[in-house]
Amino acid sequence: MKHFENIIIGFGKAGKTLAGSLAQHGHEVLLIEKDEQMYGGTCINVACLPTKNMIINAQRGVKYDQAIGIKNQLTTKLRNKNYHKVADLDAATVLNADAEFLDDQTIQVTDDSGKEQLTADRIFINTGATPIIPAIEGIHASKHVFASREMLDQHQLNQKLVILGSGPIGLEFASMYAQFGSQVHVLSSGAGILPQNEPEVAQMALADMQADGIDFTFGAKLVKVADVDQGVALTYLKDGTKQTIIADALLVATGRRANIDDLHLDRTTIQLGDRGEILVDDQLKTNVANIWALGDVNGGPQFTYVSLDDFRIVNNQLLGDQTRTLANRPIYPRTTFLHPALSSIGLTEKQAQTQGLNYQVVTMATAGVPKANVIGNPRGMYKAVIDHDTKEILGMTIYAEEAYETINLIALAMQQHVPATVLRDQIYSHPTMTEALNDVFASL
Ligand SMILES: Cc1cc2nc3c(=O)[nH]c(=O)nc-3n(C[C@H](O)[C@H](O)[C@H](O)COP(=O)(O)OP(=O)(O)OC[C@H]3O[C@@H](n4cnc5c(N)ncnc54)[C@H](O)[C@@H]3O)c2cc1C
Ligand SMILES: NC(=O)c1ccc[n+]([C@@H]2O[C@H](COP(=O)([O-])OP(=O)(O)OC[C@H]3O[C@@H](n4cnc5c(N)ncnc54)[C@H](O)[C@@H]3O)[C@@H](O)[C@H]2O)c1
Repeated sequence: MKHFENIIIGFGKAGKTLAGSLAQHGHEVLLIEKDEQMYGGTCINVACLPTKNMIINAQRGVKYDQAIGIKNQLTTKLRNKNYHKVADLDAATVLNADAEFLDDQTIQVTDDSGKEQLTADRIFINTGATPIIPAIEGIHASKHVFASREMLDQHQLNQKLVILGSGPIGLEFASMYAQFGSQVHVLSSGAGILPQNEPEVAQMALADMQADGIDFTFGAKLVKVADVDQGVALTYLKDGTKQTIIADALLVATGRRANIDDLHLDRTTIQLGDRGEILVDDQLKTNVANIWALGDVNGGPQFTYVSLDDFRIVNNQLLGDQTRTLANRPIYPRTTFLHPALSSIGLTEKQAQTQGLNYQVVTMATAGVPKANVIGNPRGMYKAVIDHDTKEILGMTIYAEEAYETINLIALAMQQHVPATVLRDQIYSHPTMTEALNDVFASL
């Protein structure tokens, strides 16, 4: 049985970054990835980067089939680069194999050459998440039902696309496909979109997507999927009435759960939560000594930058001063890449009110920002919740071009307790979207 100093299962953001760091510090690492097409993980191959590349190209008016080609070139380049970033390090080895546990200490890997048992001083699980496919009659039998990864492999544009779910995946794909020219209909069991954001801003984004031709049916329950000559027939219940729509394809975007499918954790004493996630403490240790879980698989917020921060916590434990934990993780934003993007951080007005805080609210229309007009997309608004006494930002929602950049400046200000009045008085280069902050905070 081969023994390693460190075994990492999964080539995700946390895993690959930890592999690089450990190997650069001279520690032996075996990184196991089951899918050669996933070297570098979900984000670069089938999620964040290909979708944002496709979204940008849709906004630029690039045709769908060309955009797919550009996306494939990008992911091939990134995958190769990511592979070599780990595999070329003297102390690191990348193994293309399926990993499973035989017990708390032993991992079995399976590849074309057979099976092998391995042990390690330390094991890190970074196996990501997998789509949740709801139990709906006919959903598994249909040839026209896809999750996001398979959808990104479709070489021809689906002219009529139904999307189940109105979370970030559902909305980003809806916005992107509508811009490529598809007729998009979103079916959601929810009551509206982006529930974690300021409701009037979410409402504005919804109205903009509807103006772009996207249909939404909320409170819908898909009950039957059946392939027909023209594509797929989707029968759903809305207010007790059954309706059927015919589409070329159904994208299922109803959430993602921890990917522990192949790991056989039932043979270990590793504890799971009720969503199937691997339970970890504040330092991302499982209940079994010397086994950690990082990224989506530990049930935390599903973002690449959170997986990267999981790496920081573990790296700091192993090679640093052991001060980093989940409890002192810096505040961070979230962005849904619509047209324009919608970014938010911290508290909404309602949350500040519920907490009994002494706050004030400032709002501004994006149309007042010169750069938004230069870009040609003045849709959107800014809303911030400010501590009345200290003028620190308690929360902010930005629905505007380049919101995903401006929100990072807000995150820094919040983390470092820089009052909004400082951002108000800052001299920004011009014309930029960040200079909007001069005006958003002008009334403070
Ligand atoms: C369509 C889409 C768009 C997204 N957009 C964004 C975005 O814009 N911004 C953002 O921050 N986040 C986004 N996310 C979320 C983000 O992709 C994930 O949070 C992130 O990739 C999780 O990374 P990870 O480190 O947990 O592992 P992953 O990158 O998921 O890596 C896990 C790896 O483990 C491998 N693996 C699994 N089981 C085994 C096994 N038994 N043996 C060996 N290998 C195994 C898998 O093949 C995979 O390569 C998006 C997600 C999706 C689906
Ligand atoms: N820009 C980004 O940062 C970005 C982009 C895409 C994905 N992601 C990450 O990926 C994760 C998964 O995204 P997601 O959109 O699949 O999940 P989600 O859990 O965020 O949203 C799921 C949506 O599906 C709806 N839904 C659930 N079951 C349903 C059913 N049976 N019928 C109809 N509607 C149903 C829910 O009401 C919700 O609107 C997110 O948590 C997010 O962190 C991030």
